[in-house]
Amino acid sequence: MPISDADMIEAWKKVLTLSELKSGEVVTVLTGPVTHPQTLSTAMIAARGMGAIVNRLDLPAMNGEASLSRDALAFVGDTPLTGNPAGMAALKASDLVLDLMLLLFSPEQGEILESGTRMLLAVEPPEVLARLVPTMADKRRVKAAAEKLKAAREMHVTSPAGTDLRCALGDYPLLEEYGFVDAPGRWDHWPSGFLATWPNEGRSNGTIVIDRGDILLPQKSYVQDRITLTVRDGYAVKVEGGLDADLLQDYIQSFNDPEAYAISHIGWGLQDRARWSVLSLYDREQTIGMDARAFAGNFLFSLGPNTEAGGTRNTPCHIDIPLRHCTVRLDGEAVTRDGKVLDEVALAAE
Ligand SMILES: O=c1ccc(O)c[nH]1
Repeated sequence: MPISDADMIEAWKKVLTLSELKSGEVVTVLTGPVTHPQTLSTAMIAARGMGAIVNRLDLPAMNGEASLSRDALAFVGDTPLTGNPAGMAALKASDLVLDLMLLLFSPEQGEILESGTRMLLAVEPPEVLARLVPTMADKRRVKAAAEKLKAAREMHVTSPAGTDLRCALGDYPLLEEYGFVDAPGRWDHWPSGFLATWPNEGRSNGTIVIDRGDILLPQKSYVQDRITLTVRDGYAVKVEGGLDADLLQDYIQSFNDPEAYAISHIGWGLQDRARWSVLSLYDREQTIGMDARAFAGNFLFSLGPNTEAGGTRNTPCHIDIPLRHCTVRLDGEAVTRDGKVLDEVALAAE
């Protein structure tokens, strides 16, 4: 259902307030050809209404001729900011960038954040943004889980379908996504509510079973028949199953890049207001599937790059795969069991 401009302006004001936007700060709204007009107009009204100096930087599309998918997350790496000093100067000179085009996983994004600019990604449809406006309770839950993940040296994931994966941890930072950017140099994604990190290079081993009903992104499909990945020394060395496995294999093979089979970020969903079933209610082109990435209790793993974590594995192929019914253990302590989050963080709504 659509959302009114008035309600969307209120949603932006909540998120910008949580992002500690102050009067007089410089906000640059980054847009591209698929930026949603209502998201853009209400963002600029809300930021202006809070006393910010508001710019807009509109950039052309890229990679259309290279990517098999139109989903902006499917093909990552070079962006319209690559080799664009004028665009980079504007964004590095801003206090806050509202990314309505999707820069995720680009070296340029890291460079902008290092300048102290904070950046909030927001490309889901307006009604999804409004339904999943973040709260301080979301931040508390992610931060509490992050304390455990920070200290962990091994993640062990199992499931009744047969997943049994062990990943060594500690070499890479955490990806804490709670939906607002309340510190200089912070990046986040509205909507979100999940926690992840990257396994130490070459130190993921075991089996991942993508079971019936688990989700492939950017395919935006619920798997019908099981796909079994054999993981050895950080790479999916075997992809077995039926039609879904063949479709996944055909897509990954199109990149002709062994790095596309590498295990990328691994973590779990912490957003109770996101739902596993939402993806079934949207056309592929309408959403990048953040409900699927964030629904509480999922085990979310991904294949492909780790450059945004400071790694050297740079491949344009990026696939996110949230699984249901998994048990995630950190150094033996379960943080989810059979697809349910185990935490004592009070979830009292704000
Ligand atoms: O917010 C996101 C979206 C995709 C992804 O792979 C990580 N974080």
